Amino acid sequence: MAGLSAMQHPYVSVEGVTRAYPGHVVFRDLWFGVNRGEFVCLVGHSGCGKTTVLNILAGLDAPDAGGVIVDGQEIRGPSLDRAVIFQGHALMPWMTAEQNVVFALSCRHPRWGKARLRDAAREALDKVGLGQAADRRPAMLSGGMKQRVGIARALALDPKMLLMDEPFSALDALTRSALQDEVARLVAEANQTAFMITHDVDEAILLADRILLMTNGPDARIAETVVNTLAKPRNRATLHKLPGYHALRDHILEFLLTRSRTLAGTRPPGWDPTSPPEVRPAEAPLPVAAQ
Ligand SMILES: Nc1ncnc2c1ncn2[C@@H]1O[C@H](COP(=O)(O)OP(=O)(O)OP(=O)(O)O)[C@@H](O)[C@H]1O
Repeated sequence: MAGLSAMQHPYVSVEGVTRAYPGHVVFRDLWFGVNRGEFVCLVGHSGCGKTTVLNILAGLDAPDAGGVIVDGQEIRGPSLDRAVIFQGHALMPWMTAEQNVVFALSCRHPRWGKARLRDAAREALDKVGLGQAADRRPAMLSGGMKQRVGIARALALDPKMLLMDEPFSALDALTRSALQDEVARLVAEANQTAFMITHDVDEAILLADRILLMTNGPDARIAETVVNTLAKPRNRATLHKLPGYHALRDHILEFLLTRSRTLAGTRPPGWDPTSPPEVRPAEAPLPVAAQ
């Protein structure tokens, strides 16, 4: 793979990844890293290839060029090291919440006995506030509760990387913001490395350490990495009061409204795909006297 040795390897390293279908290059030559314990969001318009990127990270799809290295190993297919939380909850309907988590855990830890699996599943469900509902099947749970089971199941696996494809988009606004706060807390507690796709700018600002901005497709690219310097911990109710929040939000919205389109299919002179520009819109400009 070209450029591999030249790049300093972060925990997750996406290196020169291209995906094309006949007559249609979805994206070309994507390079980005995710450090251990870092939360990275990918933002872009519908069709630019976000789910395809996530599927490649999950090992559910393969790039046409380039590759992905996780913890020093190139990924070759799906693995429980990379747990995915989908938009729909993807629970097995005939199993209770607890059995759903136990099933995933038993794949991860085939030598564990029943009691140990059950205890670990209960602990995971307790963490997402579902201890009382462990014996209910998905049909007896609300949408938010089902998504909580999916979160518990993914985190119980203690994956190297947590992958989330718009995990809250099917939920009502109140449930969504409660779950966003919860995921922020759980991911921080576990120092979990996470990668998430979202259309919701505030969700990205709440959760991400860095936000990758993708141009419109076809032939999409990562135009910019936005470093989220807002203080942590953050929560949805007070996010908009943090200094720098408005500058950060405006920057991302401006990209989505204008530059994602005007930059589509272009490669500016001197463009280096291995290191898209990094910006910190939330950092206050230095006072003139201090510059
Ligand atoms: N199996 C396939 N065959 C041909 N084209 C495909 C296939 N899967 C995806 N595509 C195309 O790849 C492009 C990227 O799709 P993808 O689902 O990754 O986009 P996205 O950014 O996640 O969109 P959304 O935000 O709407 O979910 C789209 O133009 C889509 O039509």
